[in-house]
Amino acid sequence: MTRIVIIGGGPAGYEAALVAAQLGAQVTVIERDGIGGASVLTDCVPSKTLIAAAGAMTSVHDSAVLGVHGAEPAAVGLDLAAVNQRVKGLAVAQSADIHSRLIAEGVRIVAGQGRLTDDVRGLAAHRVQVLDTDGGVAEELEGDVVLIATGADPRVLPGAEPDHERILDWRDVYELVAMPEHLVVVGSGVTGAEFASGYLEAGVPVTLVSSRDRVLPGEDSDAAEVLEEVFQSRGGRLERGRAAAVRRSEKGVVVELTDGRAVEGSHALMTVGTVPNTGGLNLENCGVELTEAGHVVVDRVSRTSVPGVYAAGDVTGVFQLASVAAMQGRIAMWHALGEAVTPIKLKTVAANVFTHPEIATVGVQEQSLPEYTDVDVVRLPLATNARAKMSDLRDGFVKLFARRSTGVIMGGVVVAPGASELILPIALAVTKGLTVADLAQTFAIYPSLSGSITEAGRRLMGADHLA
Ligand SMILES: Cc1cc2nc3c(=O)[nH]c(=O)nc-3n(C[C@H](O)[C@H](O)[C@H](O)COP(=O)(O)OP(=O)(O)OC[C@H]3O[C@@H](n4cnc5c(N)ncnc54)[C@H](O)[C@@H]3O)c2cc1C
Ligand SMILES: NC(=O)c1ccc[n+]([C@@H]2O[C@H](COP(=O)([O-])OP(=O)(O)OC[C@H]3O[C@@H](n4cnc5c(N)ncnc54)[C@H](O)[C@@H]3O)[C@@H](O)[C@H]2O)c1
Repeated sequence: MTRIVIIGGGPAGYEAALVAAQLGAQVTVIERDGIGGASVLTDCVPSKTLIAAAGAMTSVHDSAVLGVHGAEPAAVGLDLAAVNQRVKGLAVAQSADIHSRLIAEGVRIVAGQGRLTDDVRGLAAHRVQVLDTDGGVAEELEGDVVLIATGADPRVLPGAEPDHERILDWRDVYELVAMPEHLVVVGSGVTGAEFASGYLEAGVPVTLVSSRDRVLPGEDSDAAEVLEEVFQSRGGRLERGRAAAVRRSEKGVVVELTDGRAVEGSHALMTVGTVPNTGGLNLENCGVELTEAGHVVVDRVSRTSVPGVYAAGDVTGVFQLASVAAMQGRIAMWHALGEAVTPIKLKTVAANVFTHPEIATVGVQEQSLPEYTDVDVVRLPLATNARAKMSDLRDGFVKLFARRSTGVIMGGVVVAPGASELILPIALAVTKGLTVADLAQTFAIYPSLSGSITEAGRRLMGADHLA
């Protein structure tokens, strides 16, 4: 029986464990905090639960225009302590569900800190130590295959170290029992944009410090523009600048910018990126190649530079999404256990930014358009969609990229409330190589927001350059 040792029990680790157990391997997962990983316990699941509560506030506020009375902002509020209690309870419950599923599938779970301890390179089996909380060796394991799935932690900006009371990272916010009087979010990547949007929806005055020309530098620029407009129209403040340091003041915090300006608030939330959890794993001594930033170098079937050692998820820095982590983990096990496997296809990954409105993307995006010579683009504003009008949705659009010569759909963007659900037909089209005609000839419900997606397909049919 093949012995698999997995270090880290997040989506990369637990999904790999499920596949390996299904294929009859003997599987051990070493996890230091809790099964489900940061994804379930502190990052993805908690933030989306908080955002769901904040989004409900927006729905209530925005209902006035539909004729609903009694929804004035002053009359509606969030009980943050109750929301955070719910967030933490839900995360723990989700972790317990995954834990039970692993046990039911015959996976052994060991609590502790794992580290690779191969003292000779090139052996067929690898050695892994489990350290207890005091750093003592609690157990030594041998695995024919080892999967490194240790995730990533918040990056700490020197001079802005979280004190976990007023200067926070995103894992601290669920301990807040009262709404911040004024939250300064530092960093406008996906994490910063989501928290800034979420707390603003929850009724907190928010300033977002963005070191780039626009928020969400990695996303579609039209989408980022819509987000900035909506954020500011709802009272959010955007401050262009780079944080040099954050310090406590009498009233709260001061964020000092590199150009000498300062932004004051009651709390600062640091969202300046992540660092991979490779420290203490002894990887380099065992011959596992790391990038300069500390990520484990992997190929498209999750192999590292050491035969029999695989890596998956945020620790690889490939595409920091729970869905990608899980797929990398499964692929590693299929490959290691001799199943037919398709290398990961990053161009088919769908991603969503859970702001208001949401931004969902898949496939080729505007940044990579210069690489292609024959791409047609259509952008349909939601404002003209009948269903959007009924709900008074004015901000957002559907964008489609298709190959001019063949009509094959290469990518898309949806900016709308619920974009995370709406992107699926475009993701399916990109994955399966469907054409704009396929999309155009699909019946969409009338009236529906998805009608704008099939309409975008029809618009691009008109651009048939072979006709
Ligand atoms: C605020 C936030 C929101 C996010 N929202 C989304 C979202 O909505 N959708 C999405 O797809 N992605 C989201 N992500 C990204 C997503 O959380 C990550 O891509 C995902 O968690 C990666 O999974 P992983 O298994 O690689 O790592 P993790 O989930 O980080 O799990 C790794 C686990 O390994 C453990 N570990 C580390 N070192 C050791 C060791 N030496 N021994 C034993 N255990 C160890 C850690 O304790 C952790 O439990 C979000 C990220 C952040 C920061
Ligand atoms: N919905 C989701 O799927 C979701 C949600 C959150 C995070 N994630 C993923 O997690 C990963 C990490 O995202 P992230 O947003 O935490 O990190 P990031 O690295 O993507 O963004 C950090 C931002 O902080 C800025 N920054 C750095 N130093 C700064 C300073 N001194 N002052 C001001 N700004 C500064 C950077 O320019 C950057 O824009 C990403 O891959 C992201 O896609 C996904």
